Amino acid sequence: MHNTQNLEQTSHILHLALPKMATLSIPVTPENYAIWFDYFAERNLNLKRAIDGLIANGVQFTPEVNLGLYNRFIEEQSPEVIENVQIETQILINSLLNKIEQLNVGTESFSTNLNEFGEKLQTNPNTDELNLIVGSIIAEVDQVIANNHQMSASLESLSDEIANLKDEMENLSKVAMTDELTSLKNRRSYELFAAEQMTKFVDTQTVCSLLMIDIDNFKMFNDTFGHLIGDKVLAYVALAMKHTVKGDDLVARYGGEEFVVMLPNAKLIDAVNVAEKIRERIALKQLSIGKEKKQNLGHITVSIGVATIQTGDDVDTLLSRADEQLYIAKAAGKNCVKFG
Ligand SMILES: Nc1nc2c(ncn2[C@@H]2O[C@H](COP(=O)(O)OP(=O)(O)OP(=O)(O)O)[C@@H](O)[C@H]2O)c(=O)[nH]1
Repeated sequence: MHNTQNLEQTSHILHLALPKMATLSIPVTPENYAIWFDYFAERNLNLKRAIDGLIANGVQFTPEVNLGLYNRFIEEQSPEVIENVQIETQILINSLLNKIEQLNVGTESFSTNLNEFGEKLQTNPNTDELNLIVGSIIAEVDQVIANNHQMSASLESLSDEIANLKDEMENLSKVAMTDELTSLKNRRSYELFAAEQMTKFVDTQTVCSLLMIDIDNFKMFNDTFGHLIGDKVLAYVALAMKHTVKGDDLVARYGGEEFVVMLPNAKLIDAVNVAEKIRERIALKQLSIGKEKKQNLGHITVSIGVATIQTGDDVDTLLSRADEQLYIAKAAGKNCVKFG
């Protein structure tokens, strides 16, 4: 259970971490957020010492420095740390909503008091008593007006706070599901989506198919043109895949130069057709770089393995069948689609 102290602490940390990250120009990725959450939570003293040392020495928090901190101090705890932050933030929002409800409760005592005055009026009060009742009603009304001013100011600041927290949370969960380099969904997002499709298949026999896609000879490409151009090729392939599939389909970067495309409602034959379209589209274009596009990168090709869901499958078995087909495609000379 989370107690009030926990809520206040989380809110406090949240309001310390985000501005600090902004000041240091650190992007709010889940990994970076986990580092700075832990820093302000002071539950990892080694991490705190390391960061204080970096700040004292004027070291910039470059992506490499951030990654180093993450690998050294956080990795083992993630993604649980990130999930905890999200859960605790959600609890914080709920507690703020409760406060709003409590503010509304104030008006109840006003109506109770009015009812009491009404009852007194039925008892034929004399002038003095009448004066007292009218005086009391005026005082009550004044009090309600004062409370209302206070309440609307509190409500305004609370709703601002909730809106900010909501934005931060949405941003955090979006970032947690996105691959930074290609802007595709990331592996975690794919795994959640695939698990949903498995459940759908068990419940309603709705089929789905999976494409496992790997860029051919990417190492040679990287070695020849450098990693930065390699990154651009990843982005090009990502875009080509995205533009070939439909709205319900999920395209994700599985890792390195490997991608997955999950096609809900697609039988094997439909999935093979989509795979062929993707393969052709990527291979079609001759890529070039440089100011006048003088440096020719040639054609990029991909190999694709396709598998469709079967009874008894889980996320891993479906993936490993698609992976087997991908391996067969590579062995068959690359730039082709294999399925089974
Ligand atoms: N530029 C860039 N390269 C990456 C990234 N992730 C992985 N790589 C590179 O991708 C290459 C993958 O090489 P291999 O696994 O040997 O595969 P390959 O050269 O494509 O060979 P085949 O799959 O057999 O066609 C390695 O050189 C990795 O360094 C990335 O994010 N950016």
